[in-house]
Amino acid sequence: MDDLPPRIGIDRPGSFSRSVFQERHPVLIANLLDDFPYPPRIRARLEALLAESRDGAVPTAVPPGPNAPFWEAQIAECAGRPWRSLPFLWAESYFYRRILHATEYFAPDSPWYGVDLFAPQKHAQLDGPEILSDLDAYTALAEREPDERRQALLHAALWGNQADLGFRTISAIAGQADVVVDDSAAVWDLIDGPGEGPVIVVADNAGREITADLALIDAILETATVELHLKPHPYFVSDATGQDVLATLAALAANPNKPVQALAQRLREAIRDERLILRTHGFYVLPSTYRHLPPDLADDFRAATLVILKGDLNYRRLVGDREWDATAPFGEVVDYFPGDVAALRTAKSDLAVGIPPARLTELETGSPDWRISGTHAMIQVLH
Ligand SMILES: O=P(O)(O)OC[C@@]1(O)O[C@H](CO)[C@@H](O)[C@@H]1O
Repeated sequence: MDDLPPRIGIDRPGSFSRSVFQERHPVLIANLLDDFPYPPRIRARLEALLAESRDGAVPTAVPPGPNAPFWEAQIAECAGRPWRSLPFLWAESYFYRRILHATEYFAPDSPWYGVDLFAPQKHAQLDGPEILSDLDAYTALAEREPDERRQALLHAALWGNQADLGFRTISAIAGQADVVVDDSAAVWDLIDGPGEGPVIVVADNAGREITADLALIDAILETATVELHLKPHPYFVSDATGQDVLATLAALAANPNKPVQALAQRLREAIRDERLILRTHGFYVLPSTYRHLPPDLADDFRAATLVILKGDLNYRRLVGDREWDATAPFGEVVDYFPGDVAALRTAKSDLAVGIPPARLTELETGSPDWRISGTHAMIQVLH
């Protein structure tokens, strides 16, 4: 597909994307100021960043850190532009890069160097009652037939995507309404098919989501090897890093349920034997879409049995954060992808494709906020 619709921006009053900057980010910054005893210089930078991102322009300084050439080129293009004229995806990714700069995450001489600024929020979820009840439900799954069990694990990983702490800064999610498109059968056909490469799971959030993802991965490991792709540093509040996976494995091992302890044990062994490989890539923290994959990642995706992309942000990067007609066929929109790909996401932004027209009419009339409420989910597959 060559003719792409316009990019989603953050300039339209009343739009969801604008509300992220005007309503969600002030809460996000307030949470950070609450969670950490930051000294005045860091507090001042965070407050200035918030004001700049709401009403100001992009400065010429390139925020330090990895992917430097990418950001140098991008800033050369965008410096001086008002934030409100930027594409949504770019502006958010840049905002998180600037937060890391403001909190000295990349400054080797600072005592704040490498401190995960979102760790208190992630740990609160990992230690919370919801994961314990998820793991009780996992334990009960042992009684089910194998096919029913793994389908339940796929859906748990899908709905696990509701557990996005960026989203939860100002919205509580009211239940699980509907899986709007459910290509689960195609997911299992590909996993069980003749493909010899690994199944690549591109993770999204820590906490409840990565817990459910790890349970799904354990089921996939029965027939395939798996690569779990993680963020190289904190991003979009709760995105999972290697540290988060280790913390999750420790929480699983400490759970009172024996099947959960056994799950932790199997996963640890799989990591040791490299049947489960943990990986990361600088691309995962950039505003570029999957249309512009770096060649090494494109090669890995091409060789994979299936690439499972988790979450809303990965969906935005896969489809392109643009004003798509929601009935545009998923397969046509993402036909550029180098391999077989499945997107598992709860809808938390304006974007959607691949919705049958009659279903779309029903959704727009019956649940007008279905695109952003997190109550509607989709499993869409290109193969
Ligand atoms: O990728 P995730 O965790 O499912 O969602 C990320 C997200 O919360 O971030 C954006 C707003 O900050 C939204 O587009 C989206 O809902």
